Amino acid sequence: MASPKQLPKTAQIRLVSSHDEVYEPCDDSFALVDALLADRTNLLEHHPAFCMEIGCGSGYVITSLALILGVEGNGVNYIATDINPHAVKVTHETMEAHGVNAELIMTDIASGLEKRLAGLVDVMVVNPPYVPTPEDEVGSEGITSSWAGGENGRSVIDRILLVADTLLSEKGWLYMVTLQANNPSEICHEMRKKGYASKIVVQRSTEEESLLIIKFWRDLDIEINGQSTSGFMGSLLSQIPMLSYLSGNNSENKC
Ligand SMILES: C[S@@+](CC[C@H](N)C(=O)[O-])C[C@H]1O[C@@H](n2cnc3c(N)ncnc32)[C@H](O)[C@@H]1O
Repeated sequence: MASPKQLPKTAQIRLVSSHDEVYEPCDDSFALVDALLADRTNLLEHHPAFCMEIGCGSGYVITSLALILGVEGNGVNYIATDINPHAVKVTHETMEAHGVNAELIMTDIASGLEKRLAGLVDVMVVNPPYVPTPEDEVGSEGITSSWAGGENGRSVIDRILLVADTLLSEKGWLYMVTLQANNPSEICHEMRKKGYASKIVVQRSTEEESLLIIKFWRDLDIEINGQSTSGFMGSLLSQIPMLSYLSGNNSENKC
């Protein structure tokens, strides 16, 4: 595992192949990796066993995550999916070039994996198709499916959030790119109803869009259906500084 003093060389990621129909890393991909770098100390202390990317594109983000966590000998399992078969191939080549082993699957979100991965994913990263478009562009063939997000850009996002709730482990973290147009506060509100706290890790405005990278984690003190989920675990967490951060007591940048 990389020592916290050694900075991972995510800027040196080599994309050894490309394809006209595969999303090239862009401001949103860079903002997501910057969020992972900003949270690097917590990620290293988190010791994830399973990391997953939904919509891996070129593989830039999941390879960066692997470099942040330290590629060699840390026993982390990486899984990435994309609906675009060319993206799966390019991701395979990117990860292989950096010595990262991963299971790469062409599928819609995580279709066919829910049973096997339920409750196992400790870190999930997602840069979804978030651009508001006509609904019939969502999931269309080729590069359009990289950005076409349907009404308010939420069609794929909302489906991913449902799947994330199934796949994330008890200590699971989700980092997701959103746009102001996606109504991120409503997303956080919906996730809160499922028991997740959230915070904005990176906020960035480009000429074209206003991006937010939001981190979600299960908050044992949040009431779901009027019932607190904390009990014994909640009182235990409040006594441990690192875990009480996870329990949502850190109100900085709350979404
Ligand atoms: C904005 S691109 C992000 C690519 C890459 N993660 C990055 O940040 O550079 C969105 C990716 O999600 C994939 N995608 C779109 N809809 C999907 C779905 N329903 N299931 C899985 N992947 C999907 C696209 O093919 C594309 O590769």
